[in-house]
Amino acid sequence: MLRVAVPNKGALSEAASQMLVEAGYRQRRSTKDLVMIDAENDVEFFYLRPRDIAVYVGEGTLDVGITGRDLLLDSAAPAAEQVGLGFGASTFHFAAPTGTMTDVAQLAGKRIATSYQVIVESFLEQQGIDATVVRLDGAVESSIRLGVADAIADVVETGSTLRQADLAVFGEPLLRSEAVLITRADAPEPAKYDVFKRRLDSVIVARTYVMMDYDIRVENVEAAVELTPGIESPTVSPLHREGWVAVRSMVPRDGAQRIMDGLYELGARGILVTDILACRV
Ligand SMILES: Nc1ncnc2c1ncn2[C@@H]1O[C@H](COP(=O)(O)OP(=O)(O)OP(=O)(O)O)[C@@H](O)[C@H]1O
Ligand SMILES: O=P(O)(O)OC[C@H]1O[C@H](OP(=O)(O)OP(=O)(O)O)[C@H](O)[C@@H]1O
Ligand SMILES: [Mg+2]
Repeated sequence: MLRVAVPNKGALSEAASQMLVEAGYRQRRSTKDLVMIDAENDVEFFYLRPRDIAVYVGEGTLDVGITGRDLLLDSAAPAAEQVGLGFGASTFHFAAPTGTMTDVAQLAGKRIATSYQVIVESFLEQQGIDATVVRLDGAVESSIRLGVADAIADVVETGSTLRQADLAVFGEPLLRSEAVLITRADAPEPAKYDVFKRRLDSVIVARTYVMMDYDIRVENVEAAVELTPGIESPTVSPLHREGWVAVRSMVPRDGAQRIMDGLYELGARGILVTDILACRV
């Protein structure tokens, strides 16, 4: 059985389970459940703190894990990112009381509170900045007001937590994170990993693309398929109406409206967009 680690709580938990459901796996019924066996698919799911997941996978006790890229890097565990999963996006920034700092060089000699000690210390070392890292478990935005730090380094998503604490980011982001699939570094691929990976890849494709259908005059097909090249190649089928064909192609969800405008200009009609429920490409 493939042994898979899934976040049990926090920002990644629900979206990770949702993705696994879309990939056809059974998920736990209660948020209290620690383990869930999907015997039909030969996979065992372990619900763990996302921060610990890279440790289990790095040790080889579990085969695969879903965690945050930032948590993977901060763990320094021998686990490797296989693919970004397209949810749980965040950036990791330095922040300080609004108007006080504009450059990371100003961190020299200062105290920086963070839950991501390894990431911050390795950044400071790289930049040759001598500062003290104060390791906290969470709510680091309060640390400056409470007098234990001069600046913080934390996950920023909407920025509303920072604003509430009268803090502002400065400098370039240290990293951009999202949920990632990880396996043990420098180890052979786990048995049955290929099917699991293919299923998650397919969910990513089904979420990123939509199916587009349209009718168009034969002489305009070449120009139209340039707008809708698809993943392999568009399907072009004859229509009962003389001189017209039907085209079916996968297009990126993000650009779908623009593509429809372009197709309409080319004379395409009956342009329809539908969600892809599941796929293998
Ligand atoms: N708004 C957000 N807040 C915190 N983490 C986020 C957010 N959006 C995405 N993430 C990602 O979630 C992961 C943090 O997981 P964690 O379990 O610590 O979440 P959490 O929401 O902070 O949970 P908790 O506060 O219960 O510890 C990181 O990879 C982080 O980049
Ligand atoms: O930019 P925002 O959308 O405001 O999100 C980022 C905030 O959310 C997280 O905190 P969380 O609620 O997980 O509390 P914690 O700091 O105690 O983990 C994170 O640590 C930031 O504080
Ligand atoms: Mg948190």
